[in-house]
Amino acid sequence: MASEASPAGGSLADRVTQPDAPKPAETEKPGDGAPSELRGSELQEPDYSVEVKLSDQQADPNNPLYSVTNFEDLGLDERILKGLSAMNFRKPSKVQERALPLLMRNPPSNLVGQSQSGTGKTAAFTLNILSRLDLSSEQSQKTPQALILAPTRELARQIVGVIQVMGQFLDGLIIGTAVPADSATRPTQMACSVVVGTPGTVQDMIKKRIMNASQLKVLVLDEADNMLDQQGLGDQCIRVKAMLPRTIQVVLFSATFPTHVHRYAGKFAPDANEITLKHEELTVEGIKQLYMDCNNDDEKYRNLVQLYGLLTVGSSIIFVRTRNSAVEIEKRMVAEGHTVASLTGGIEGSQRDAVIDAFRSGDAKVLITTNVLARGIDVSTVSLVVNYDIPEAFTPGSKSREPDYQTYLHRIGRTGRFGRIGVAISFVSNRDEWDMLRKIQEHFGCNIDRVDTDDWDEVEKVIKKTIKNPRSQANYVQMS
Ligand SMILES: Nc1ncnc2c1ncn2[C@@H]1O[C@H](COP(=O)(O)OP(=O)(O)OP(=O)(O)O)[C@@H](O)[C@H]1O
Repeated sequence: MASEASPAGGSLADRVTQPDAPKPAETEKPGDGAPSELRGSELQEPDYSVEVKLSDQQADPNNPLYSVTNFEDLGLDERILKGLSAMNFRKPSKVQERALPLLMRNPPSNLVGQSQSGTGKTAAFTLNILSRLDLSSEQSQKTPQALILAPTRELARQIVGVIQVMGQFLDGLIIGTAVPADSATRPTQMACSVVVGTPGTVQDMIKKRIMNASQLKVLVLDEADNMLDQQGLGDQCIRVKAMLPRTIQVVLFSATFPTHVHRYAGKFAPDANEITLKHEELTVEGIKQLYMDCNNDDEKYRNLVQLYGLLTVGSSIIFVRTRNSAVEIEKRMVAEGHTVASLTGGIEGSQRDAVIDAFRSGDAKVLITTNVLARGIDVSTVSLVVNYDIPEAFTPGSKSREPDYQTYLHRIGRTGRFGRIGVAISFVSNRDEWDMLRKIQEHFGCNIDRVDTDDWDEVEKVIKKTIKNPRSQANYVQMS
């Protein structure tokens, strides 16, 4: 009964101190988590929800999508404004409004920009690039003037897609993609105005003179903290930068900049202007964070299968720790008659492209993946994210298991894009995982509420209350 089992009522902090204790009795009432003045037996929980339109969110100064200006006020070229209007972008978000004047100013200055997931960082750096391009001659159109580096091929391809649409009215704009390819499809010359790629491939192309770096004016690192922090990627980024003109404008964007990377970012982008957030400001209001108790690994799998009907309400992403478990879970679910796909770094590039394209189009609605897709991927129909395994930071020599705070935030940020609503569910199957989730909750100062798997009707109700079919209606932040 709804009044007896109110999974949304209790947050992780209430229980995490007793991870091995039996599951709490189902006695909580709706509103147990509410401020004391609002608790009371007479008080009825409203049985309806109010959806906040995007325009209202953009008019609320506390919302990351808020802005006072219009794109017209930002000094953008008419053809770029036409591109924005074709994309249905009516008003800038906060990060766009703050970053664009800093980025477009002359002489150009560097920028370290931070903003919550799904708040439009891609448009912020793309608009600056499009504004700075000289497309007046065939030669300039075919010589790279801006370079964007992203950690994965999926993200690089996605950014190419955004630039294509935003720049569709700029005659002579040519965009090149520099991601790993077999020799038959590898370009022999990057004859384009903008290059988007992964660091290793770009480094290789510049070294082999497939790409001319001499005329580059802007370098962007998307997911910059991840790029600079990861050993391989970080080295490649440094090597690429060393081959670029010294006067290049360096732009770093991410939703997260942990302190140690932030310090380093200052060296990579010297004298940069900065737009930063505190970690308590990082979670997105529209993402309802939940967790499920699972007694063991097998129960995790059974819970996932139980969830399947809900996973297909919109599109869903299930994050697991290893490539092997992604493949295992996919095989097991397919054998049981479910339609799921998987994408990991272990599969070949063209197959990865086919899987992500099917997911974007909605042909594949449930995607099992690793951290490879944790960052940047923007599919607005994703209404549910499952942390099948809690993301972990691997600290060599450390005995205790530590959460990977940044990855948690990026993973759950695959839903709730630009004011939409979504649900993120983390599976917890042992004490270590309880501890990690509690730390995540404390770190971000957010609530992660328990859903009770003893009552699947209730689980369904809780989740459906938040998500509706995003394909059939605009689904913006919901307040109940
Ligand atoms: N001004 C705008 N008006 C309407 N929609 C917008 C606007 N700016 C961006 N969007 C949309 O918001 C979504 C999220 O944008 P984007 O992918 O750039 O987010 P992000 O900040 O880079 O997120 P992440 O940190 O997860 O990479 C995209 O679908 C984009 O088209």
